[in-house]
Amino acid sequence: MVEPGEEAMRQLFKFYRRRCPAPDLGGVLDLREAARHPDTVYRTRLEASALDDEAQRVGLQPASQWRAYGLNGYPGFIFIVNPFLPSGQRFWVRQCLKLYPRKPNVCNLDAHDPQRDDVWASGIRAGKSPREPRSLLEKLRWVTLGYHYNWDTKRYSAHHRSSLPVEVSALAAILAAACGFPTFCAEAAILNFYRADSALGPHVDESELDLSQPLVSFSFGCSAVFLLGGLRREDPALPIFMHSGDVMVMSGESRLRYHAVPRILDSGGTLPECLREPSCPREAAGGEAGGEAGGHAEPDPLARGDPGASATEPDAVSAADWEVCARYLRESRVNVTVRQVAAPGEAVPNTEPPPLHQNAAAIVTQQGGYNDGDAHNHDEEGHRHSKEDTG
Ligand SMILES: O=C(O)CCC(=O)C(=O)O
Ligand SMILES: [Fe+2]
Repeated sequence: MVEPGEEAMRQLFKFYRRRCPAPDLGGVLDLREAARHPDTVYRTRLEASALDDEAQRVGLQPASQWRAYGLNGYPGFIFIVNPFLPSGQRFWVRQCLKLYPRKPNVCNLDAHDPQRDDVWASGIRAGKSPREPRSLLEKLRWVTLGYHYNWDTKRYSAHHRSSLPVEVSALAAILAAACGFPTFCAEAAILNFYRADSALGPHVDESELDLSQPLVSFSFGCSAVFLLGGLRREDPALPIFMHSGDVMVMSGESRLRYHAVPRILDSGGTLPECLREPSCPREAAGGEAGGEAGGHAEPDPLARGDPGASATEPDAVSAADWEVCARYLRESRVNVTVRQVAAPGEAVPNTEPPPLHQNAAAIVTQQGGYNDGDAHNHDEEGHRHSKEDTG
């Protein structure tokens, strides 16, 4: 029921966000059961077979095996049902939790503690005593890579940029190329770290200068309800499950659609087997493994750009690293949304980011989206993060 004055998207957001009583998820589209929705969903062909070798290097199954879908009435929206290898999912989770929060990348913890320690080293609390403060890793809400998105100005600046990890660029390029964007050049990424109570409010991603290139988004961990809205805030939205490993590409007419993540689901029913185990036993198929006991501390040949290195190497993720990741994922979801900021030859303006103390105003209410001051609603209240937000 849409109350007068309240948009359909916001109504649906509240419905799926509700705790008591928990919402009925029967109306959420599950693209793993696409065949049950012939009116809504169609299978789409990808331009993928040439990418098989490269795909495996970044933790993907051979591209010829991916299942991709489009949605009737949503041109430019492409959903790829988890194309990752099990070891690939573990690799990406470890990258997101251990490596990407490191400086010079920017995260929500920076404003409060510019000297912040290694977020990864803070670990996960053993117990859940409310008296024990949350660790940095538990307070992590977002990380920016490449051109660092400025949450206040909602712009990217040529002056505020660090290098994008090569494996992020490679993965996004493969996914984009498969979806018909062979020239996609990853230049920025926002990583969203959702805990069980987190949400991301309705917003449009329109800060990029070149909107002809897609958003390439992938997620790991607990499943989520994703709302795919229209071009206007008041348009109705389609609720879709996003499970671990699922990829969304928003392009063309769908590039500027409103979207939101009102709910993270309980890991009980939603965390895939390959992300559950406390260590990474050798996988049955393909002879891969995520790590052996006593794995080395910094095994990042792929991140270093070593030729021939692969995310699916047996020791890509050590058992010790995986233990932290698996504990984190029990009540978390990690999303990575990769963006091309500017067209080739187009200059990103040199606007210095404002001093951090000006950012306090960015914590606002649930009303709104990227374009009116809200957007990355991410905490228990559904509020948007600002640079100063420790979650
Ligand atoms: O978490 C998601 O699936 C969506 C993230 C998103 O919309 C964004 O980062 O702009
Ligand atoms: Fe978004």
